[in-house]
Amino acid sequence: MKRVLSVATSDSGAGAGIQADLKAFLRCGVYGTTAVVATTAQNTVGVTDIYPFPPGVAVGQIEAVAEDIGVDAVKTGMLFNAGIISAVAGAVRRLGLPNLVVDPVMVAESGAELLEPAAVETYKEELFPLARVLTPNVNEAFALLGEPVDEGGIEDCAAALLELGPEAVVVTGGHTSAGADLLYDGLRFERIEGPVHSSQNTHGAGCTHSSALASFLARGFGLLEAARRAREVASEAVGYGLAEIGAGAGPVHALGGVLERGGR
Ligand SMILES: Nc1ncnc2c1ncn2[C@@H]1O[C@H](COP(=O)(O)OP(=O)(O)OP(=O)(O)O)[C@@H](O)[C@H]1O
Ligand SMILES: Cc1ncc(COP(=O)(O)O)c(N)n1
Repeated sequence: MKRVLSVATSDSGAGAGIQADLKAFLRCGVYGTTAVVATTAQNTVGVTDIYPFPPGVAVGQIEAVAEDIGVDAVKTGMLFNAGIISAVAGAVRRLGLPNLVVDPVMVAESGAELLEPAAVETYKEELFPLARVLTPNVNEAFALLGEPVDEGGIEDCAAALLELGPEAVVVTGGHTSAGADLLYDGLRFERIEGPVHSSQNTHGAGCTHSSALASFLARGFGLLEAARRAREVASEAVGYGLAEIGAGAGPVHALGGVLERGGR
């Protein structure tokens, strides 16, 4: 059983964040562990409060997991501020944790800001250079570079993000007209296509994708195959998205397809 650590924030509505990550880990056949760096009071409609923990809280959890259980891959999600990002980067470096997938969560599906603006520089200087893969959505990709969103410029944007130090970039395409993800590893661009669902129930799609990607890297798949499988898992979770949960964008359902195929 491979072991994948999520370093991220709790979503009380359990559609995104740590809770979505654990569901994705189960879906992808790995043992999931968690380092909770902050907690949100959140539902499908919005985020009413964010409570960041002191950075040392993240480090203690990462060390506890690494020392006993072990880590085959790490995924980071909402890290909220510069102090937490810096502490997480320090722990990943010091413990030599492999297969780091950085999902630079900035804004919630519901519109709430999930990253303090001053923290963008810390991401670039300290965490991106350690990443095996960086997984922004298109809005995050352009925001990180301080450029206006331009669908025609996604390849250039991925190339510019690679310059910030990750080994590869996957710009997720949930918010684009074609719905394809774009993988760039410095050598070639690969469009990762697949079904596009008209569902509005996408809360947690990005968290599910980055957790699935980390899981498939932990299981030993090459980057392209892992990225293809991650899109399949995220896309299926969107397809089974739960309209009946909450009044806003419903949560994705990572296990929907598995349960249906199992006849339940
Ligand atoms: N409507 C959809 N149909 C199929 N796949 C989708 C759809 N929306 C998102 N995906 C897939 O889900 C993954 C996450 O993509 P997206 O670009 O939406 O990330 P995100 O904006 O960070 O997600 P979110 O903010 O909803 O958590 C990608 O692999 C993307 O292709
Ligand atoms: C704790 C937490 N982490 C991540 C997200 C992003 O997910 P989404 O963009 O689907 O709202 C979120 N809303 N909350």
